[in-house]
Amino acid sequence: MGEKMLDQRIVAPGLKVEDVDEVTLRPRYLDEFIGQARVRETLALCIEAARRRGEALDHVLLYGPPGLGKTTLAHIIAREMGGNIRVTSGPAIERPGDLAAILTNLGPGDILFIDEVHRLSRTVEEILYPGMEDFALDIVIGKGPGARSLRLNLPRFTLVGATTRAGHLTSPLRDRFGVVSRLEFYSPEDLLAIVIRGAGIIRVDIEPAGAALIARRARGTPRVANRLLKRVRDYVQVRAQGVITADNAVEALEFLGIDELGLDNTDRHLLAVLIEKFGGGPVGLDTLAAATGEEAANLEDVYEPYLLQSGLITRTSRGRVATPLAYRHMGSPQPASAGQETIW
Ligand SMILES: Nc1ncnc2c1ncn2[C@@H]1O[C@H](COP(=O)(O)OP(=O)(O)OP(=O)(O)O)[C@@H](O)[C@H]1O
Repeated sequence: MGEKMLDQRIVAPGLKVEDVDEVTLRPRYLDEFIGQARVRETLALCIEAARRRGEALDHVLLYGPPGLGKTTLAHIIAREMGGNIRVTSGPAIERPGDLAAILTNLGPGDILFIDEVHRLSRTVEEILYPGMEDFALDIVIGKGPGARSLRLNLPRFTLVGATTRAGHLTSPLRDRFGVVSRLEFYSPEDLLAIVIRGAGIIRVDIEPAGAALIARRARGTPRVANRLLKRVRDYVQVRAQGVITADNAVEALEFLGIDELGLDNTDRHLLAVLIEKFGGGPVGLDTLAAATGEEAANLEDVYEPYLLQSGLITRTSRGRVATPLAYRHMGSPQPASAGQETIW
């Protein structure tokens, strides 16, 4: 059920079928990439240094919530370094042989992008360690007493790993990344620039106030900003004169069920359950998941980061708690004791 609901949500930060054309919206070079100043500066410096030395870039780990630009950055790194990119993901590499085939097909300076890198199996990870460290692949030939180990040299490549869950990475893997960068939610100003840029690419007329409105409701996430822009464009093309203004953007977003904080019905349902069923919490993740019919992992990875970021809930040692802002937003009166942790 969780997956299905997730897929239907306009504000889901993960990739959806309707995002097929997002490739055209992807910034291609580092200086087209908006926001994430620290990540950009770090990468620019490392790329420049590696280029001057004529070497492959150090392995890069990008982590943070979905839809913030990890895949985009991996492609940018490849373009800036002048290498090819090979894209795969942790769950797609099932056996050590799958990874061996990928590694032996890389050329010097190529980028290997592994999304959801925390989902690599241990046996696959073990092949990756010498690959990352010594650019070598250890292969065992034969079985039993006659087995021999053979070491193949690999070209110097750069692994770019992406994960939404840095805490789930094993420490030997994490330690082998030279550059570790965390992507943050985007500010409304950065999202405004992203919406205006996107509107130019998809050729839609937008007034600055209309763009600012979409940016404010985009949950700090470029993928959501682009998606809202396209949905608002559709609405405005059919119901208005084709130009996005603040007024028709509000109308369109309300039509889509997205409120002024960027919350949709699922978020509001979650807050309502937390407030009405559990007195504002604290309530454990699993209990909340059962009460809302969502999977605990979805709550934690997909819904919660933005609710936490916008100050609607907090996480305490005893569970999730609705904040006064959540009560105000939901129009519920806050009981004096609500959401407070009992101190024993
Ligand atoms: N800094 C940015 N400037 C402009 N557009 C951006 C930026 N970052 C991301 N985008 C847009 O958001 C879309 C989603 O980004 P991307 O696919 O790189 O996210 P991601 O973090 O890899 O997500 P996931 O982990 O879910 O794949 C991109 O296609 C691009 O259009």
